[in-house]
Amino acid sequence: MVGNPSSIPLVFPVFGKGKAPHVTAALPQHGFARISQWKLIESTEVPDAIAAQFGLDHTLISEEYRQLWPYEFSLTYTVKLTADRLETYLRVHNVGDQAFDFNTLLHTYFLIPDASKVRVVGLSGHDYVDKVHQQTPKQQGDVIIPGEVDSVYASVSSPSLDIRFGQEEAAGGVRLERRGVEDIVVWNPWVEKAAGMADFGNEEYHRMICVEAGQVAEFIALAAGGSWEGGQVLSLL
Ligand SMILES: O=P(O)(O)OC[C@H]1O[C@H](O)[C@H](O)[C@@H](O)[C@@H]1O
Repeated sequence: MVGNPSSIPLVFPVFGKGKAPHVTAALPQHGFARISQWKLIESTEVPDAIAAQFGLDHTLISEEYRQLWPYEFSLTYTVKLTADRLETYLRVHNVGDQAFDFNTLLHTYFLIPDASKVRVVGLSGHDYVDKVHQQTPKQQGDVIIPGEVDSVYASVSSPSLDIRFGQEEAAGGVRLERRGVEDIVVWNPWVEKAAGMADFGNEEYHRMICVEAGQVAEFIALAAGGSWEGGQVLSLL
């Protein structure tokens, strides 16, 4: 699945469409990780918690992607779930003898009661790239969804954000804590863009928001043999 409420497609090794002359230019939007077949490494169940690890490496992606992005890599995706908490971490390991650089993002889709009432708390005062209006304004107050939103907040200082489902405390929500990743993307395609997306129902935009933690403003450079890890912790408010 590329992305539907509620899921977390993994963006790697490029966010959006790569730009020439960067090596990712010919890759599909958001890279190949979300459209490749991962393998289950292990799963464990203990009382009140379940955890699983999945792997993807250069031997598991298609020949086409291997040629377009000719690096030897190993990704390990770890998921831990309890009744009120979901932790997801991605480890990127350069197992080859050539350096590479990459973007990555946990493209989290939250299924919410009403997109017109949701607010993302914790980004006020931050500069951001408004990809819809091609502007770089400063966030004033909470992020709301008045229409199509596609905003990139680079190097966010607040370690956690609250996705509140409404004004009142009782409306509930989710806390997103970043772990080793700096950037946040907020996205809702709204009417027209949703209608043009094959894997997205025309009315789904009413009940979703993507709040995506990752490293997308700049590529991360990974030397031969190096590794990197980042992730997020989601908990109920
Ligand atoms: O339609 P997709 O390839 O899944 O991308 C969905 C969205 O992902 C991110 O949020 C980007 O910032 C958006 O520009 C993009 O439209």
